[in-house]
Amino acid sequence: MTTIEVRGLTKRYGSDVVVDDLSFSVAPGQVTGFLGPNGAGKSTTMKMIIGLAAPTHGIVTVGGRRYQDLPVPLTEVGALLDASAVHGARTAYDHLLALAVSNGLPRRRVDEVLARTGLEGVAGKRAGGFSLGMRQRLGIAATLLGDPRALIFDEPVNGLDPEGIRWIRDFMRSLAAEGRAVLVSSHLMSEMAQTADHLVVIGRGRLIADMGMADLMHANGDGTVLVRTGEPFAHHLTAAGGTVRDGLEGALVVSGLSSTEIGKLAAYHGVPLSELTPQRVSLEDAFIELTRESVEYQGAAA
Ligand SMILES: Nc1ncnc2c1ncn2[C@@H]1O[C@H](COP(=O)(O)OP(=O)(O)OP(=O)(O)O)[C@@H](O)[C@H]1O
Repeated sequence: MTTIEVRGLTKRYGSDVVVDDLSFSVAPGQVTGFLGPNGAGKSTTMKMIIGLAAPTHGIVTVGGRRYQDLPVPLTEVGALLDASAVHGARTAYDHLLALAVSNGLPRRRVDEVLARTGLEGVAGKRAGGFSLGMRQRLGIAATLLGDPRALIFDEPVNGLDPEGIRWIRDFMRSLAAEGRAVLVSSHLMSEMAQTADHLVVIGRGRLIADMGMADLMHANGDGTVLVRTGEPFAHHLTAAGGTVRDGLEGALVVSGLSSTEIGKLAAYHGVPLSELTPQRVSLEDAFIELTRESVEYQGAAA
């Protein structure tokens, strides 16, 4: 069962179409990375999912219902869009208690989410004095108050140190492992590589890719092998079912055969190899390739 459904979503600001006929699903039990260059429309889409912006066209449902039709929204979907939106003079405990009470949630949830996010020790401290990492934890604690099945985080690791980034990544994964649907936005593919199971990539408000992480790697050239030899070898590779194209400096770029198969083939024909390297496309390269057009368009328009 899909938890968040986005169908034909469009948002116009004046004559600007910032989200353009976007459709995708966020499934339970996995982290869906929501990627796009700056200004692609990620935050606007997230705002529409939780009813903070009204779609010009299209529909978003959470657990089959529109946000405005959810009796207690916090129990269906938790969202962290801006971690700085905390009353600085309040303690972490009071901030969460105010949210719990105004949403009709039991007070015990406050202690539970403080424990879950490792904030018990600072519950009585004013949030205004928190580091960015602590503030993110507090924001995440708030999203969990209603124990929702769906969670949305907008650029949660922005500005964090490596330890903070690691903590957030592990936390996202643990939420998905509990069967929740987790949507996390970022403009950096490398951040998603270790977190997301599935990717939704947008550019200029439009869907560019909607696929599993492994499929994305594959679609962008993962699985080729770089081969170097001074001897004629391409015909043997082709005869064995491989596809060969010329790489840089006389190298052969082979697809359709594994490096093990190529090594055995070379040994069989007595062809000495000076290089045999499986190629892994970096996710960052794949992302830049996918979004190139939308970034160029923005550059030209600016
Ligand atoms: N309230 C608004 N009024 C007019 N334009 C807006 C409004 N909110 C966003 N935009 C524009 O919509 C476009 C998409 O913005 P959005 O913040 O959704 O992108 P994003 O993918 O989240 O980017 P970033 O990673 O930079 O936050 C931008 O060009 C932005 O200037």
